[in-house]
Amino acid sequence: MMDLCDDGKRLQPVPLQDAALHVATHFYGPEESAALMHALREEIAWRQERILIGGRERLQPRLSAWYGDAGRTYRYSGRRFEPLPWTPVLLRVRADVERATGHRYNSVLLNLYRNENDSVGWHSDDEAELGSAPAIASVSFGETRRFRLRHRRRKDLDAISIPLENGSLLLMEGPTQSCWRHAVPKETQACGPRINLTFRLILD
Ligand SMILES: O=C(O)CCC(=O)C(=O)O
Ligand SMILES: [Fe+2]
Repeated sequence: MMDLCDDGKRLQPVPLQDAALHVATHFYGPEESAALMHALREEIAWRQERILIGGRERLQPRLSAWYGDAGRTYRYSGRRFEPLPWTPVLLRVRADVERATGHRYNSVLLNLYRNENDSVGWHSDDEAELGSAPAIASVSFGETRRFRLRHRRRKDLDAISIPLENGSLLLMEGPTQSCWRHAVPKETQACGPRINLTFRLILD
């Protein structure tokens, strides 16, 4: 029987070949999401990082921050990031996400998309320190943005688009990173800010 109480709080499967995806569209309700978004905007040490793309230094088209257990260094786009220590808000969201996903996480990458011109290009979260089939839990607040997925080899499969709403939780597991790339493209319509947190487990 359909659960009439399920208003998007629980993870539901998203059918996709060579992937394991679940989404809870309203993991957090609107009031809680607004409070968490506000706290994160204020408390996180947001930076616009310089990264190397094809040997050339560029500014990332978004703000970001890296928090986690001490010593869990993360390498990304030719740079090394040392994590900042967990804040109470991040620990609270991590506890909620660990309970809902059944996985543990020791670090979180945060992105702040200031408006429609901020984006993240096509990539997989396939850094060696995440292991071969990482579980990555992604929480979004603020403006709904399109999370695009494109298969790395199967050109016959269409790209898909998952709108990640305020308060949503997306869980990517299994072959998702080894078989698919993802991106959050710029939007043509003006839009407000969005914060995304991706919880990860950096292995020894
Ligand atoms: O903002 C998002 O939804 C995705 C961010 C992302 O792919 C990443 O941080 O690796
Ligand atoms: Fe990613």
